[in-house]
Order: sequence, then structure tokens, then C-alpha cells
Amino acid sequence: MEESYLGNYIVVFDPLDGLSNIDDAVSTGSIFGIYSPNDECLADVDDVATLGNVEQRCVVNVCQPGNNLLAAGYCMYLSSVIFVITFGKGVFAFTLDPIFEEFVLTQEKIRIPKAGKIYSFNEGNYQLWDDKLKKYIDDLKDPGPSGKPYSARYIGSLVGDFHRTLLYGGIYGYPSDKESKNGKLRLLYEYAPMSFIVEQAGGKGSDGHNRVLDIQQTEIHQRVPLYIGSTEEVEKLEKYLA
Ligand SMILES: O=P(O)(O)OC[C@H]1O[C@](O)(COP(=O)(O)O)[C@@H](O)[C@@H]1O
Repeated sequence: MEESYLGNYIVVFDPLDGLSNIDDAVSTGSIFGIYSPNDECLADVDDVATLGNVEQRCVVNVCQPGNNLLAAGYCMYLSSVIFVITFGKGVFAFTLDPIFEEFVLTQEKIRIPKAGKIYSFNEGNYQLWDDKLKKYIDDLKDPGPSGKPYSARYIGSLVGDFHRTLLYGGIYGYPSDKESKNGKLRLLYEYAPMSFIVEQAGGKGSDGHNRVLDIQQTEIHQRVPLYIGSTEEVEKLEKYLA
């Protein structure tokens, strides 16, 4: 009976991301990731004394690095409903056709541009950031010889901000503040799935120093800073933070 809890897959998800956008009808979304059960945990499946109850074993099962993801995706609810998924062989987008009530493949093998001049950060938090990050943001606003600085775009809804970044390139960031060293958003069911998707599209997901998919989860609601998007843009930011 207990083993049926474990099943064949472990699914992690953020059922409704961007809740604060519901009343004003700005984009919201759902994010998910799918893992295999953790072998180490399964070996001890009957050892209740070691691993505690079924719920505790489930916690062990979900605390895996994003590197182990088998599939990840999100659904974005807006003027159209977009479903994006990867099984580790490219990224595909489907759009809901409300007449036929089916999702229709609208983009296959999505590739994120290598670079892109859009940055997506909540700059209201600027004074909370460390000086290296402030310098990076200040430099993005410098028009330079081309006379054209980066553009700022921020919905405040991860799925929407990520989807734009995936299609147009650039960088999305939710940094830590100086005090906490943690970001706001969650590694397990927000950043790891998004990082898996962005890597499958040729981009990069980083906590500023390390690849997000290599980070070992230590708790379910673990928070980390995230910088995600075009490879060149994420690497540029990593140099500022080094
Ligand atoms: O308002 P902030 O601090 O910029 O945070 C925005 C971020 O918070 C979120 O809305 C998640 O918050 P919730 O967990 O409360 O839904 C993300 O979708 C978004 O990227």
C-alpha cells in the first residue's frame, strides 16, 4: 500500500505562479518538473526506522539536483494559453485552440538567442543588492558607443518573464539581497525546471556562480538567486559577480 505512493515518477510543481497578478489579469502560470524516484531512497523503501514515514521518504525523493530532471515545462495563462515542455531533447511550445479544445504545436525546437538586450529584474530592490550587481545593472543602462542601452521589461510573473526571455533573448534575474544571500523564488519547482528548459534551448541558468542544475536540493522550499537567459548575457553577469 505504502509503495504505491512512490509510483514511477516524482513530480514537483508550482501550481499557480505569480498569484499577485490574478486580479489584474496579468500573466500567471504553472511550472512542473518530473524526476525518477531516487534510487538510494528506493533501496531503503521498507526501512521505516531509517527514513521515517512515507511522507519523509517522498521528501528524500524530491531533493534531487535539477540535473536529474527527465522533463520540465510550464503553462502560461494569458490572451492565449501556451504550454512549453522539454523531455531533454529540445523545447516545444503548444498553444491552446479553444475551438477544438486541444493544444496545437506552434513552435518546435525553440532556440534562445545567444545574446539579447533585454533585462528583467525587479529594480525596486536595487538598494538591497550588492555593489557588484548594482554595477552590472548600471552598465546595462549605459548607452555606450551604440547609443542604445538595454531595455528593461518586468511583469513580476516568472512564467511570463521567462517566456519572453526564451523567445527574445536577454536575461531574467531574481538576486539575493545583501542580508539573506537567498533569492525569493524556489529552486525545486521554479528554477530547476526553468533551467532545464533554458539549457535545452541553448541558454543558461546560474545562481551567479554555479549552474543551477548542479545544485543539490537540501530542502523542499529552498531559495536561491537565479540568473537565466541567453548564454552570453548570463556569462557577462557571472563575470561581474566573480
Ligand atoms: O514582486 P517581486 O518581488 O518582483 O516577485 C515577483 C516574482 O514572484 C512571483 O510572483 C512568485 O511569487 P508567488 O510565489 O507569491 O506566486 C514570481 O512569479 C515572480 O517572478
